[in-house]
Amino acid sequence: MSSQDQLKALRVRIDSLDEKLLELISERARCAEEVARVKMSSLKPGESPVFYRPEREAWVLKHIMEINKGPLGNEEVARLFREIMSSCLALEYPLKVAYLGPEGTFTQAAALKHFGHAVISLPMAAIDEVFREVVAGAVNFGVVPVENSTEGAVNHTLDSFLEHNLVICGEVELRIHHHLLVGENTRTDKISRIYSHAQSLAQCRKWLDAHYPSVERVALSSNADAARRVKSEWNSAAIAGDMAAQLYGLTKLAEKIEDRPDNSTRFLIIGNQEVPPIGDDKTSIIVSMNNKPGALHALLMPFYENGIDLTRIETRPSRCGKWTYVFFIDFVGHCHDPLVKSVLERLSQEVVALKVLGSYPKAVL
Ligand SMILES: C=C(O[C@@H]1C=C(C(=O)O)C=C[C@H]1O)C(=O)O
Repeated sequence: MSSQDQLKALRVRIDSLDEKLLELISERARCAEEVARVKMSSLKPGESPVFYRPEREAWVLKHIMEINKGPLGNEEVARLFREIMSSCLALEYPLKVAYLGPEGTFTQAAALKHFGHAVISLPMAAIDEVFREVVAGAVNFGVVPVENSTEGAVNHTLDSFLEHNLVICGEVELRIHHHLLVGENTRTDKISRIYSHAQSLAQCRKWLDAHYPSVERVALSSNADAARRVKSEWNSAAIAGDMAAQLYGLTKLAEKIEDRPDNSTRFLIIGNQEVPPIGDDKTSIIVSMNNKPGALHALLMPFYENGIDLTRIETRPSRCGKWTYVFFIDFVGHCHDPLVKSVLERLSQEVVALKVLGSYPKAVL
């Protein structure tokens, strides 16, 4: 058989597989519609339906990755199923998700990575606004950055948890690649200003010192904002990611200029709904305590004694009294696990206040 004939035969096979795939996806979507009907019909008076189930979605993705035999990689198949689920859920109920904007930020990329592209995503001007939109019920969930592997904590997010009573329903991790971007009005040998978010400037500090040591660095509220600005301005450049570059049609002068190749940011999904365990969960708590000798030791001891893996501990001013602090602690396990329950009970006897911010599935993608 000639290679032309081989190609023709293979394409006929692909067409027929696509038709079967479409049938299966449609059947799955009809199932999701049926799930919505069952959820609605089993409501008790005054109860509102819970359409989005993060623990179920995390389980579906993990399961797909476990049974995947290739040739597509686990991340790739999970991404495809992420989008199928996103579309199925949108049939049940289109989710509204607020994120730290403007359009083109890494937080938007994180929101779409977590929820898929079938949600209604709404940009907010500040982290606090994301929290307030969720509290007000104007959106179902919010997405905010919480820590970067190079630059550390995003303090605005931690402080917002002290002010608002919201639940952490999930986490997303995103590899952060920064590029040096210019618009068509900029002569590349005449760059006099580089705009970006302060965190992004810091993540590219060494590269900037080596390549643009004497160019002014200007911190703006987001790197998407920086990209928007250089689109029309003369002789300025922005540091931003792929989404912002595409959105504003900018040219990449230099790619992947972050100082650390593993530069990643972790984002949190905030909402009002507690998430049941899937067996691979994390919990976030806030603890405040009196400053006395051995206080931190007493705080950490129960985790150590019960073999609970602390993934993060962060200190912030408590905002009620000078030199008093609160600790943000993340650890592996769910607050319904008996072991975690007993540790939290013991901790509550040692500390002034303890608040569970939420237990949620570990990031799958
Ligand atoms: C179908 C359901 O509703 C939603 C859609 C899901 C899906 O498409 O698999 C999974 C969980 C929910 O977010 C369900 O609860 O099972």
